[in-house]
Amino acid sequence: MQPVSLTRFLLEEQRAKGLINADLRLLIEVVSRACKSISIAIGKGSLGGALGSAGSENVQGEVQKKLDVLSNEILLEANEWGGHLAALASEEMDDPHPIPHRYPKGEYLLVFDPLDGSSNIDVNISVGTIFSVLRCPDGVSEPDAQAFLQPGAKQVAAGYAVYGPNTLLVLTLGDGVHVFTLDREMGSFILSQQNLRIPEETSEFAINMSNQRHWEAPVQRYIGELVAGTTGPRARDFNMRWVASMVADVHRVLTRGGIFLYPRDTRDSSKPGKLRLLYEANPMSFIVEQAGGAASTGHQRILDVQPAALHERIAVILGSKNEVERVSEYHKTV
Ligand SMILES: O=P(O)(O)OC[C@H]1O[C@](O)(COP(=O)(O)O)[C@@H](O)[C@@H]1O
Ligand SMILES: [Mg+2]
Ligand SMILES: [Mg+2]
Repeated sequence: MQPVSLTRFLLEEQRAKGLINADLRLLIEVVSRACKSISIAIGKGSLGGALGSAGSENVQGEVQKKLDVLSNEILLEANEWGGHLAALASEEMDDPHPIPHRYPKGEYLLVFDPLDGSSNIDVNISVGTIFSVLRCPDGVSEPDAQAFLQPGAKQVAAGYAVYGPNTLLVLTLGDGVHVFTLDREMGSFILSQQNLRIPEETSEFAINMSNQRHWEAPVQRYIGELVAGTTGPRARDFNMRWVASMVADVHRVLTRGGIFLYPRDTRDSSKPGKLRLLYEANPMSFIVEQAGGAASTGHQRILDVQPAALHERIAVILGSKNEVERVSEYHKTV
């Protein structure tokens, strides 16, 4: 069978299924090309001179790596001139970036985490890019942060790239989850898995155990039961993995089942979780739901949360449905 490139896949989604319009197709193409460039920059490692700290901080007070800044610039430049956007926003920029005037005005808003898991970059562990596409609200000609404050259920597309042993692009247009592998020789993303489904049964969990003393009671109970293994109420052993790159951890969960938690904890009441709602939690939750899983804060479906700020943080519990439902139940009872 002929390999199906991302370009051909998107054309079919547009022409045969009528699922997307030409603008959204081109927008996804532009983002995928930017991910290819980021993959090349990462692949060069120290030879490209892009490892290490950039010596600056982002709006959230996090030290930026050179590759955080470079990945942001790559996405910005690609979309500024090639995209079909009204504005874009990023983890690495305080405010949204309007797209220079063109007529007609772009229909979409793009929000991204240009380099996810960047603490792993200097130790050669998988990192990624996460993105989410929203519609620009009607009547808004110059979108500011307010235009981006839409619940995740309104996303029209979301995806992530994992820069690991392979570079993968995982995409949803609201009609299942599809995986594309970068053919490095050809320079194109090739469809490698259609309609990815999260396995329902799981014996793996992902959480940063070093935060255990800060967790709230429902998460203490849930993880405690998993760790108790055959001697506990679950009566079987569970395994734990934590890459500390959300893309890599969530990709593993999507592929072989499991649950990923970055829960709210008791350290700092101004930070209800570590991960960002608009460009980490929402796109990943959309993908996970489209693959048959679930995503919750513990109290609420993530995709129903009304954002209050562009860089808002939130608790994230996502993965195999039964496990996420169990943790949510514990939030009602503990
Ligand atoms: O170091 P910790 O606390 O385990 O946090 C790991 C989490 O932080 C993140 O690295 C945050 O993402 P950024 O690198 O984009 O800031 C996630 O990818 C990951 O799940
Ligand atoms: Mg991130
Ligand atoms: Mg990042």
